[in-house]
Amino acid sequence: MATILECSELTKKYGSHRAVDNLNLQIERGRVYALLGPNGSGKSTFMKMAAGLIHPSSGKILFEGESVGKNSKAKTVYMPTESYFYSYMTWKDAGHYFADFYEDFQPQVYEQLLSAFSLEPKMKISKMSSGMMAKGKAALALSRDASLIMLDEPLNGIDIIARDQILETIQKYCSPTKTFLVSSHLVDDLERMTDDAIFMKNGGLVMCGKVDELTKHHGKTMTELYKEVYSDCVM
Ligand SMILES: Nc1ncnc2c1ncn2[C@@H]1O[C@H](COP(=O)(O)OP(=O)(O)OP(=O)(O)O)[C@@H](O)[C@H]1O
Repeated sequence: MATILECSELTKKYGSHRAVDNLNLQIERGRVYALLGPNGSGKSTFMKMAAGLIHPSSGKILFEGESVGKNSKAKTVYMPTESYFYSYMTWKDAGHYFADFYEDFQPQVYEQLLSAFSLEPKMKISKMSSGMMAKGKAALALSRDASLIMLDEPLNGIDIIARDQILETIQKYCSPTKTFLVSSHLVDDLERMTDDAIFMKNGGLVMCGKVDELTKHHGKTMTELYKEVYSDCVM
């Protein structure tokens, strides 16, 4: 198994606060990872460093053995929790925007995903409900033929049917050359479709491993493990 992302003693400080604190982690190619942790545990900060959007304060983060930078950015998707569209944009405009920016953007896949998620290309994004917005953002992210696809809270605020559609789409696009890193608080949903789980707390790593091995070893479901690991956290 080849390592796609590796970090050692990775730290990101905001002032004196350590958002990511001495993180040592290896992410293998071709697997689907659940990135778990309560609010403020450092999940987004970690993904933003992997995407090259912010720089570590100390430590290393390597993509395919090289420092995160121009090369890795071209092969990495980071879908943020925030909206990043201009107010005039329709879903069609957003597709053109992505096509201009990313060589690996696949317009046909985007069209198929919009249709599967019941979104019309001519719909104005600023008028979308939060669930429609989540589906459109996922359609854009999943239309890139990238090696590392990081989805930050893709399941938040959407109904069960849309949730299943997004999870099924991730499963459909899984391949030995693609790695998914999906952050969520919805452990139940992720347990069904992820190979590995990373538990973060206070910017550090609490536990990580293959989902089937962790559940077998501890004799607990992922939800039970989650509750145990974060029993002292306010959620
Ligand atoms: N730009 C910033 N400036 C200052 N502090 C920040 C900044 N971004 C994140 N933090 C702090 O870093 C810590 C980790 O935040 P982060 O967003 O990475 O957590 P998270 O696990 O993604 O949380 P959530 O599940 O709520 O999205 C938090 O304490 C947060 O307040």
